[in-house]
Amino acid sequence: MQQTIKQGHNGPQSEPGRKPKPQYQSAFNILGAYTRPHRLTFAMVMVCTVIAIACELFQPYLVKIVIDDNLMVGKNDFGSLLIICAVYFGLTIAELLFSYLQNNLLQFAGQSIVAKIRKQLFRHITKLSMSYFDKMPSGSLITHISSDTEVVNQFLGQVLLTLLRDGLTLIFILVLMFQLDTTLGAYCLILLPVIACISIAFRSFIRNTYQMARTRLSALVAFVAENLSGMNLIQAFQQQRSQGKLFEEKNDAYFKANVREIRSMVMFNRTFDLLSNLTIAFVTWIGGKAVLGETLEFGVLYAFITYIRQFFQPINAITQQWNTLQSATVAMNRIWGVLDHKPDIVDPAQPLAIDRDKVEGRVDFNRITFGYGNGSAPIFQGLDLHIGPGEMIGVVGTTGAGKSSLMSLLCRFYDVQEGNVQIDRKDIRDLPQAELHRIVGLVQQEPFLFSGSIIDNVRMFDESISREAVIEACRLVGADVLVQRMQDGYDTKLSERGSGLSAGERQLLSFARIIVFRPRILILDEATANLDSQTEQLIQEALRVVSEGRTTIVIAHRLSTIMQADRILVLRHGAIVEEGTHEELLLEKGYYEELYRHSQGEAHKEQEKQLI
Ligand SMILES: Nc1ncnc2c1ncn2[C@@H]1O[C@H](COP(=O)(O)OP(=O)(O)OP(=O)(O)O)[C@@H](O)[C@H]1O
Repeated sequence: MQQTIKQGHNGPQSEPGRKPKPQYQSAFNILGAYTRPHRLTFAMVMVCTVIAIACELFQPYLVKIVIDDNLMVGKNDFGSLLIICAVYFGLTIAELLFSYLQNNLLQFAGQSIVAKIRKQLFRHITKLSMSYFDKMPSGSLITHISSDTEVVNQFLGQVLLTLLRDGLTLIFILVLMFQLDTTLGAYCLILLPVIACISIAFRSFIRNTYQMARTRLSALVAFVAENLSGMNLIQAFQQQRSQGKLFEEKNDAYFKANVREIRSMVMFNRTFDLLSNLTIAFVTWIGGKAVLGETLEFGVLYAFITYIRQFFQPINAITQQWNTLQSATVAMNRIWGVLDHKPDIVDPAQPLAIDRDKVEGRVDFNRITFGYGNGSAPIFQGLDLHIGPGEMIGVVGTTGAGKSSLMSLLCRFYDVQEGNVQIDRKDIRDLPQAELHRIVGLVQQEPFLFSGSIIDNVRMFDESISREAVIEACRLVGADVLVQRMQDGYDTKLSERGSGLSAGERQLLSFARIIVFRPRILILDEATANLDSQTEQLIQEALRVVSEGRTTIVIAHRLSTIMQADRILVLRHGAIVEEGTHEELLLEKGYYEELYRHSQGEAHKEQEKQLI
């Protein structure tokens, strides 16, 4: 479905800070594409709505018949009176039934559409390239999946129903009024411009108060989220009181905006009530005179007054749904803005076949040029690096030298602008991404754990990996001791991001994960930075086992992790400035030797501290 809708150049934007404008046409086009498969359901909703409205509006007409044809003419025809009462009752039941059907059908179609949008959105986001996430704050994406889809849900469940039911009710009432009495009908028509003026005046006022309340709520939520994630800092720096004060300010602002919004809504509703009562008084005066002058039947006047009451209710309802209509338009365009974004990194039309079990693990960076493309200078310019199968490479360098970026290129999180990256002499852009990510395994400094059991976290919810394989991997990296201490062992449920574990413990589990997946090329990006020396020794041992027969690239600030590497590269400003074994580099007396001397000094200081 995605391909069927075209977005204009000034299409939806979701950048923060820009006040989104409703673009009705594109929003309705998008929604139209989603509703098309539910055509039949919507047609049935329409039929049910028409029947329900007809049943409702025919009731005052029946009372008019009773008054004019029976009561006023003094007929003692109890039989026809009973029939009319039975029809009235039947209409009430039919109205109930068809309203129920209409509601259920519409809700079902609406919920199915929103569930589909949510699913598509989540799937699409997981396929987007890293460059997209660099630009898009995750908070915005969460809003798209939760709040924006919820607003669309409200639109389909409430707004659409109101527009359909109340819009049709209005038309039917006008027809009935004119059918009953043209003069009184014409008088009521004069009211329409007055109603329109009041609605327009209030609409913009209500919209502003609504927007203000939503903006202040977002600010409040963002503030709470920020405080929750930085709670340790707030407590460490004793910022509870000042943060509490800031929260109070935001809370107070939201409270005021809410009160303002409610006040304007009440004001609007009461104005409408007033107008409705004034109209009834006016019609009673005009109609009453006509009844007394015997130019109008009493039943007609009764029906008229009932219809006037029913006339204001739909106008009120439609005006009240106006805000949701606008929010839904903005939300739909924003959702489409995400769905319309094509990933930068895509699989080739005809990917090269590769047998991952037969991969030797040769890696070549061939004269690559790469920059993040946001106007900044390229990080690598014509960099050449060749790594043999099974080689263990250590990478050191200054902060910002490009170590992690180089590894991101090997994982194809980004594509190079010039040159190419090859695995076993095959350009990684020609390989299917799913295969590439099974060939190249990455362990980062901040390992990520999902909510779920330890078993599932290690095997990444891949049920084809046996429980035994997971336990074996944990034993290999020494994580079994940690797991055994836990209440439910390997079935212990980890909380969000594994927050119940220390950084070192989380790292051990991510090591077990990499062992389970057995990638042919292994990248450790500062993976041992958070470990104490005892755990690091465990990891060193695990690393020795796991790197056997595998190409391993270890980025490290701690030189102890890479001293045994076959080759160490020193990266500076995106270029390899030194290269060799630990001993060779020490003899060179360059940056590496300086780094080594420094680390030795740190180690001595550490030892002295421990002695004191
Ligand atoms: N996603 C990104 N978008 C834009 N620029 C980036 C991005 N990631 C890194 N950079 C920039 O690219 C350069 C290299 O960063 P990189 O993270 O590769 O360095 P590094 O050698 O791994 O540093 P460190 O040792 O501090 O982790 C830096 O100037 C950094 O600011």
